[in-house]
Amino acid sequence: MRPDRRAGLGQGGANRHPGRGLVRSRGAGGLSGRRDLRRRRGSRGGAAVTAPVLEVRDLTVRYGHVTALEDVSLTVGTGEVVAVVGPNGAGKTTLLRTMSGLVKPASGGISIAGRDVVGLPAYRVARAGLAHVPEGRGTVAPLTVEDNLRLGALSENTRETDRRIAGMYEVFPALGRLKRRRAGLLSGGEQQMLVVARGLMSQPSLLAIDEPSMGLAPIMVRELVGMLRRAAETGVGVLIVEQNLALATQLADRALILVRGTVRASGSRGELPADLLEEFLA
Ligand SMILES: Nc1ncnc2c1ncn2[C@@H]1O[C@H](COP(=O)(O)OP(=O)(O)OP(=O)(O)O)[C@@H](O)[C@H]1O
Repeated sequence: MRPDRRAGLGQGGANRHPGRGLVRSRGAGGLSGRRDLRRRRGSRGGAAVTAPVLEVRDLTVRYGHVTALEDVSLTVGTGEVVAVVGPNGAGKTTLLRTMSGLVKPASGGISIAGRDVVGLPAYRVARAGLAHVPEGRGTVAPLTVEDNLRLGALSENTRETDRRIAGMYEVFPALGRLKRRRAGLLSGGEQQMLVVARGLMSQPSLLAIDEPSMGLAPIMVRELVGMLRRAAETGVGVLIVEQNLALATQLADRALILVRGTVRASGSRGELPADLLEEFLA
């Protein structure tokens, strides 16, 4: 286990499955962030180097006198899944809300797809390449599955949106079968799949999800692992914040343990044995 911050450089899962799934169905519109990343890939000692899709540097966030995050640093690479694990009040939601531009940090930096986003309003952070799926899912209940997906496209171009929807049905065939069903009638797991797909509709560089396993039965948690892996295989970086250790360690390439606003440990599945994680979360 590596002690503390600068949790890896996110090269491990970079671009392992180019050309698969969504990538195949992409039109001219929304891939610019990722194309830029590929252009920036260079050579360091002969190995391919990919710029991270997320870089958080020494981030400190305060709510009045409460310090919610202190000097937190992390990276997520292209196609990599990183989990931030921590008990209640650790600062997990604050991290996502700060990345999204909903909370202003006291200090530190956040780059998405190489662009500094601190100080930008949430809609511009979304355009820079972040899709934030907040806790509680938030589908639009009276709309069909397909119309919920349409909302996520952030695009006026109907043909392009239709292409992306078709790509989603390739990656998540269950959504294709449910496309005319109202979102409010879906099960918890189906809704979770819908919000993940809706996040991907904007063709983000990074999908950030708050507590994706909340309220899901164990069998649906297993489904969720597969679903988020498929999302990563499309080339998107995935950041999840979780209290569910089993999910975090199964799913993520790397996990960070956040306790009272600071990163206590980080590492890959093998480097973070469950009993040690339990100790941090006790
Ligand atoms: N708007 C706010 N004003 C004041 N304090 C806040 C605010 N939001 C969060 N906090 C405090 O900041 C700390 C981090 O909260 P945060 O919600 O980010 O933690 P969390 O890890 O997401 O917790 P949980 O798993 O319970 O959702 C907590 O001490 C919390 O009480």
